[in-house]
Order: sequence, then structure tokens, then C-alpha cells
Amino acid sequence: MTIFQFPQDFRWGTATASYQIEGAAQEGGRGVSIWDTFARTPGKVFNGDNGDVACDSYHRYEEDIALMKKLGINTYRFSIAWPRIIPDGDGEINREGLDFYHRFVDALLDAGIEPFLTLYHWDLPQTLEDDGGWGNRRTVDAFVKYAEVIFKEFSGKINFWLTFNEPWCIAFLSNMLGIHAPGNKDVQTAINVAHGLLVAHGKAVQSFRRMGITGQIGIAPNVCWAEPYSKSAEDQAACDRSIALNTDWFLDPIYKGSYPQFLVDWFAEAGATVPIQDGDMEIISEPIDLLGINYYTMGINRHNPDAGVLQSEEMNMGLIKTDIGWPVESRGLYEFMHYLQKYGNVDVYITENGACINDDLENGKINDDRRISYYEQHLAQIHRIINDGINLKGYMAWSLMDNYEWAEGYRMRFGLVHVDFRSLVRTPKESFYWYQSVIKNNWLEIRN
Ligand SMILES: CCOCCOc1ccc(-c2cn(C[C@@H]3NC[C@@H](O)[C@H]3O)nn2)cc1
Repeated sequence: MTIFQFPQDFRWGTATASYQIEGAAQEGGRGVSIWDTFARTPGKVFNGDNGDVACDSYHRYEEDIALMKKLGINTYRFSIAWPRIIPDGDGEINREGLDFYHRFVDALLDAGIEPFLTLYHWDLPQTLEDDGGWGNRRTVDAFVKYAEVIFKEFSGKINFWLTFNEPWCIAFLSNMLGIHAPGNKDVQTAINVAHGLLVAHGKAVQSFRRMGITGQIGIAPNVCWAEPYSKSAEDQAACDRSIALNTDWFLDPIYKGSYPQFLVDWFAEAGATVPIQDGDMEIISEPIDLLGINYYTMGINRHNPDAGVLQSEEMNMGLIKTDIGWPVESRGLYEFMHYLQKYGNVDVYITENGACINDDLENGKINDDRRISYYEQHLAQIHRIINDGINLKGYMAWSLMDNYEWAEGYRMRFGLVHVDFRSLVRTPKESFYWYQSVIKNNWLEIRN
């Protein structure tokens, strides 16, 4: 038996997002989001699943918070649905939407749980997408207006703020690969979206500073760690491109005030350029306080001219996989956190990490041993990372409960709590009780 003790002030939490859990899609004055539209587009989402009901957390959030208290977390990451606050994107403010989130945040605080807010977790108001989305500066300005409304309303209640969740998914998964909403398949569009959201991020941080809002603000990129299939320079370069498009493409502008030139040149070869306007890079590089890092898996990649615009192909190495098909390899988290040090020893929170394990109820229990094993491996890496002196300050498991896993609908389950999507009954899984013990002890016991 090995015991890993965590720092006394280490934050333990879970994470969710508005569209994935709230439901009540036509209630409370909420407007239409791009995910409402995408989910109703035939062939885009498994089984045609949508977020109309989801986990019904809009109505059941007190039950969810009771589960969080039982779990023992001190931090809960969630997102606010922009379409609940400004239903048409940049027009009238919906007071009913603000009141809902005040009730929710107050209930979290009453439970002794620190709110950790994501302003944008993919549910863009459809009216803005109809007018060009993140590639149109109207959307950038609309985001700043929305962010300033939330800053003003929740300053003093919320102390941890993220502007965007997984900018690579927002830009490239959703606008180059077409797998997520709005489903574009165009590299220039994706680059325009990436730049627009970066400008929106920078302007929001400038507002945050100017308005004197409490707490710390940052952004949450998702990680794509990759190692070369062979020792060839070509395969290493293919890995460098994959890693950089998820990380450097966003963090270089923020921390260095410029895009990674090798990737700018690579996209130029493909006929795509970054639409930089005067002053943009200064805005984007407004200093931030923290980073959220979302890690799930890593790849072994090789150069392949036929493998999309990056020409980087992930190889199937026969590793154990989760039920969504992602290899279980915690080593990538350790390697990535050291890679991240090139931006300095910045405060980092793991804002998402978890396993898709689609176990079902058996005699009223879910014996998700594979999820426990995944968490054991990844928390052991977290301990190594902290021991190496890296400022890793907290960990939020994805996810508190099974929820709407985007294009996979409800078939892919990441929760510590099982949700029956017909009855909406919540049932803690064995991994819930395992995580509860880790939090209570503030240490990890590894079964040798
Ligand atoms: C066949 C080609 O495939 C290209 C990669 O396609 C994907 C799909 C999905 C993801 C993905 C999903 N998640 C989990 C979410 N993170 C945010 C939170 O909302 C979770 O639900 N992270 N990454 C990545 C890549």
C-alpha cells in the first residue's frame, strides 16, 4: 500500500456545464443556443439526443448540491448559460436567468462549496451564430457585455472565473472538423473563431480588472499530449503540431502576445491566415491569474499527409481504452504539466479529468472499478506533479454526474453519480464513495 498525501489547501471538486445538465431549455426566459439547433439537425448527435431535459438540474440543483456535500468537495465548477442571461445574444438582460444563478450560487455558498465559474461552455446564443458567430466582432462585443453583466452580478460571491472552456473544441472541433456545434468544416473559419474568442477573452479580462472584480480569472484549454510513433523528425513534428494547436495556439497569444510562428506558417501553406486587427494581440495578452487544464488521454502520433490539415495521425497502440475509445494513459498529464512550464510556474487547476465508463445499475449499485482505477492513476500523477514543485492547486473530476456528452448524447457516461435519464434518479457509483474517501483523507491510497 502506498499513501500520497496532498497539500492542506488543495482544492477538491467536480465539474459540469450548463447545456449538459440543466435542461429547462424553454423555461426561465432562456433563448436558443447553437447546441439546441445542432442537436435537432439530423445525424449530428447520437440518437438525436438534445439538452431539453438533460439532468433537469435547473429544477434539481438542491439535490445536486446535497450530493456535492455528501461527496465532501469544497469546489464546484459549473457554467452559466449565456442564453439564460441575454437570450438574443446582445440585447435585453433576462432578470429571471440572473435570479436562477443567484439562487444556485447562494445554495453552493450555504453548503460551504466554492463556486468555480466558466463563462462560456459552448452554448452560444443562436442569433449570434446566425450573424457569423465568433468570427464576427459583434459576437466578441456581445461576449464582453455578457461577461460584464455576470462580473457585476456575482463579484463578491464568485472568486474563481474562467472565460472559455476548451478553446480548441470551440474553434477546431466545432468549425474545422464539424463534430460539435455549429458543425462547420472549414479551416479558415476555425482560425477566425479561435482569434475571435481570444480577443473576447482579452477584452473580458480587461473589463474584469477595470471593474475591480473579486478573485482570479483565467481560461481552460484542453490538452492533447502526443509522443512520436517512430524516432523520425517527421513524426516528432506531427506531435508538435497536435500539441501546439490545443495549447500554444491559445496560450502563446495570451502569455507571449503572438501566435506560434511554425503553426502560422503551416496554416499559411494550407491557405489560411489569422485575421489580426491593430491592437488585438495587446488585448489578448492582458495578464491572467490561473489556468484550468482539461486532460483525458494522450496519443502516439505519426506524420501522415492524408491525416487532415495537421497531417498528424493518432495510432492505435492497443492500450486499455475507456468506453468512449480514449486510451487510458495518465503519463501524458505529467509530461504535459512539465511542457506547460514554458509559460512559467503559473497557478493551475485540473478543471476536467475523468473516464467514460458506461456501467449500468446492478442490484442498485454501479461497481465502476475501471473508473476508480483511472482516477487512481491520474491522481498519482497529480501527486508527482505537485512533488516536482509545479503549482497545481486543485482537481475537479469530470463529472459530478452522467450528463449530455455532446455529439455522443447520453450514451457516454462520465459521472461519479449515475443518472437514469427517464426517471432522473441519481445514484452514487462506487467511484463516488472512493473519491469521497480521498477527499476526506486528503490522501490517495494506491493498491500495490
Ligand atoms: C474522429 C475524430 O475525433 C476528433 C476528436 O474528437 C473529439 C471529440 C470530443 C472531445 C472531447 C470531449 N471532451 C469531454 C468534454 N470536455 C468538456 C466537457 O463538456 C466534457 O463533456 N473533451 N474532449 C475531443 C475530441
